[in-house]
Amino acid sequence: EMITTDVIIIGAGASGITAAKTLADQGVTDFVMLEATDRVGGRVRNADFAGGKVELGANWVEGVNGPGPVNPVWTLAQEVNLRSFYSFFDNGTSNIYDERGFVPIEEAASTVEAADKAFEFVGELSKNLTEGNIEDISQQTGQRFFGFYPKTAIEMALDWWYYDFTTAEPPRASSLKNTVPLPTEEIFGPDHYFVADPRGYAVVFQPLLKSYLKMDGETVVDSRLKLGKVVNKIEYTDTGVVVSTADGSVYKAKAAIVTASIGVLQSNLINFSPGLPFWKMSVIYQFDMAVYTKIFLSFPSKFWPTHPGSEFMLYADESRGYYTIWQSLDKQFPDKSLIFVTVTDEQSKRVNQQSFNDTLGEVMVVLRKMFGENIPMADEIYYYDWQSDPYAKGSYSNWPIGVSTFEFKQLQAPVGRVYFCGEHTSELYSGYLHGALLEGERTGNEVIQCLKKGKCQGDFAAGMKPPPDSCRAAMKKEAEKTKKYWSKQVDSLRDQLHGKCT
Ligand SMILES: Cc1cc2nc3c(=O)[nH]c(=O)nc-3n(C[C@H](O)[C@H](O)[C@H](O)COP(=O)(O)OP(=O)(O)OC[C@H]3O[C@@H](n4cnc5c(N)ncnc54)[C@H](O)[C@@H]3O)c2cc1C
Repeated sequence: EMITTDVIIIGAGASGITAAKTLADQGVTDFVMLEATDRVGGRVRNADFAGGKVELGANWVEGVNGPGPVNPVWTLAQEVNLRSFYSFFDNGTSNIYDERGFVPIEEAASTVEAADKAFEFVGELSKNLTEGNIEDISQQTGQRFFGFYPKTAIEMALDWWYYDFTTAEPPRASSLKNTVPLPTEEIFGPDHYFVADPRGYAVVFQPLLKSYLKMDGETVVDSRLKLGKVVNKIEYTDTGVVVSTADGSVYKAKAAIVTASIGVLQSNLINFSPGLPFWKMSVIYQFDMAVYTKIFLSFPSKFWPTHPGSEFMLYADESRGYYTIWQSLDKQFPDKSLIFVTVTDEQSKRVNQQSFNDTLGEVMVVLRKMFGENIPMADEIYYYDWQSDPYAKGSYSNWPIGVSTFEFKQLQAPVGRVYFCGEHTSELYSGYLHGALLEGERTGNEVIQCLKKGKCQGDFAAGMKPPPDSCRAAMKKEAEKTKKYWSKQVDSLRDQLHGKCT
């Protein structure tokens, strides 16, 4: 039996939820949402831990309190009265530990100052690159322009804190222009709020879901949302799609919106027929799916500092990224003794492959170095392996060096009547929950344009046209001029930040 509808939305995470809402708001109500798992929310998901609930995926509302537009996640958070806590990230660099224990602030001060200045420099450098229309470089290349070569354990910990803690990949892998300064902070504001709500962070989706789906209390009872439907085949043409699921169901529609993560698209879970064109697959393979893991620990009592400003603690190890960032959950869970440590990339993949017990052994060794031999043993440990989750295949995307803005447009672009969106297609906010929400809206509107006005290839077709030859010569001349201007700017900026400028 083939079910016919107008639009098929694949995935009921943040972007699927807003894509469907955008369609419904504009009168396209004949759609189905096919979700592989038995719940909505995707990478916003919590778990029981030590008698409370911890967030395994998205944890912060990122980018709050700016003078300009309000982060849409923050708006939803206010609407549902989400329980969240301001994160004092700035204090992290005052709480550095190494194998000898606490490193006195004076001892680390000059290293912290140099890392701060290098970070400030790469931010300015990135703006120069963008303004001058100069090609992208990696974060690490930017650091080298400043002369920042992290070698010592403390330098490496700071390097990890400034870069990997956000992008979940090392500076040598990440695009500078698209990650620093962070558009999320520049546009929505510098503040970040850590969510610890017994209802789960996913409660922010409730107002959206309620606006267009039939609900029984907090549960969706609308037959358009189909859970447990793993899409494994998408056949498409320029006029429609046929989507099949692993349980043998088949759906036919005028368009499909695929919100599966870039990690899922890189895997062969979904078979496209005909195969996606080279330009599309090439950028899908080139973009990065990073791995970020929070390792939660519960203790019989607290042995870490609990005074204000001690929430974030940096552990500097000889091995870069080895259990670097520790965060206590004293404010969030005052009656418990909970702490967690974050690992990314190779360290993340490593812990995902070993047992909880092996990881516990390693983190206890680190904690004993930080706080002394007499600390109690943890009585619970938990972390989630996002990389092995077949419907996530990693934590969130990171814009790698080597993907141009044009290629990024290819990542967003539809192929036939298949539209793509998710956090990974957000040009300004890739990786983030608000990026996913906004992309669902953008793509929903693109599909509306197609269904109602017959404009089915979005903005991309226009972007594909090469500039005329006359224009190219002028562009080249302009680029030479800006390159010269830019190299002078970099020299003076570097001098200023090194304090050499009179
Ligand atoms: C560990 C971690 C920490 C994070 N921290 C933050 C944070 O603090 N702040 C922040 O803003 N963001 C954070 N994020 C990122 C944020 O969670 C994501 O950007 C956002 O949730 C992605 O939404 P999405 O709709 O693009 O994708 P998803 O949430 O992945 O939704 C896609 C949906 O598609 C489904 N699906 C996949 N394949 C198929 C298939 N073949 N058939 C049917 N359904 C399918 C999936 O099950 C999923 O429900 C974090 C993510 C992780 C994992």
